Amino acid sequence: MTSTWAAEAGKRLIKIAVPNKGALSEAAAQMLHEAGYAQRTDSKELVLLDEANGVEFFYLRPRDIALYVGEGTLDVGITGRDMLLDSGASAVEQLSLGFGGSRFRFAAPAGSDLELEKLDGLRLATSYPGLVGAYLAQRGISVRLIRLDGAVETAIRLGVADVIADVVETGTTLRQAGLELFGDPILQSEAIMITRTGVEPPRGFDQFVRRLNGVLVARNYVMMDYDVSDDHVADACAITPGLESPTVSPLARQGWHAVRAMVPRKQAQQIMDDLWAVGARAILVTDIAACRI
Ligand SMILES: Nc1ncnc2c1ncn2[C@@H]1O[C@H](COP(=O)(O)OP(=O)(O)OP(=O)(O)O)[C@@H](O)[C@H]1O
Ligand SMILES: O=P(O)(O)OC[C@H]1O[C@H](OP(=O)(O)OP(=O)(O)O)[C@H](O)[C@@H]1O
Ligand SMILES: [Mg+2]
Repeated sequence: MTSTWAAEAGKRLIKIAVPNKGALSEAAAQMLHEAGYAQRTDSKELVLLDEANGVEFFYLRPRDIALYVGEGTLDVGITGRDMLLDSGASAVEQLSLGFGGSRFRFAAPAGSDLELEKLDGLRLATSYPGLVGAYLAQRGISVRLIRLDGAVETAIRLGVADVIADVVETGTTLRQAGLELFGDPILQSEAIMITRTGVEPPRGFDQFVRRLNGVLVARNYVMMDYDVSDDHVADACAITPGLESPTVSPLARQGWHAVRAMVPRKQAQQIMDDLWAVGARAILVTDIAACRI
């Protein structure tokens, strides 16, 4: 089938950077696949053209993606919020993508009883010197930053640092290294979609955003259908207001209506209980395969 893209000859492809490996890579490719885009089948492929949808994907290290977008070499990127801030690139967050969630935290050997104010003069190891440096500078704290590529948690045991700042998801890596958190979280990070600062995104970008939003809504909402007697329609609709408004249709059976509304997936069970309590019956939940809201 010819897409609207192919039909409009002469429109330039949108160049999109996608993490080629690491914590965000698989989930990013899955999201793009659910949004209807072609994705590479071989993890060694570096570029993939999806001409029918007017896009070209470049598989790059997540740390480099903000740089390419900030320089204007690529139009759009998927990376981590922590990596965007660390890079200092001229790129802005357009949409958070709901995966790759983590916190960026300070840690020190268990029992050291450290606080932010005691960091002055200490050696701090991190793979995110831009992010940590800016955070500490804003608070007037001066440390010796030791920039490492990864496995930062080991730096203290090996004697090159006194404290670290790193990505924490479950906390397992920290615990296994005998470390504990201190200070407030520096940042709540997750996968985000970015574009170049101050530059109008290319034509067709809106369609890309709508598709990703469609995936997020389909993941986060379900469709709920139920029957309810006329005198309880108002109570039931108050429980399921939908995104705009629920659909209420008369049933063949006198005195009853059918109601249809989108509800947050995580609350679906509680909502069904609440509907039952106001007299709704035949309550059904179905997945949303795709949508444009
Ligand atoms: N365990 C994790 N859970 C959730 N997000 C994570 C985790 N580890 C890293 N991330 C996030 O994924 C993004 C990319 O990090 P990733 O670890 O994939 O890259 P890297 O450290 O440069 O590469 P690698 O670890 O492959 O050497 C960052 O935004 C980071 O916050
Ligand atoms: O809290 P956890 O669930 O243990 O996850 C956090 C760990 O995951 C990442 O490591 P990664 O595997 O990316 O290795 P790296 O440190 O070399 O980047 C991150 O740098 C932490 O070390
Ligand atoms: Mg890593």
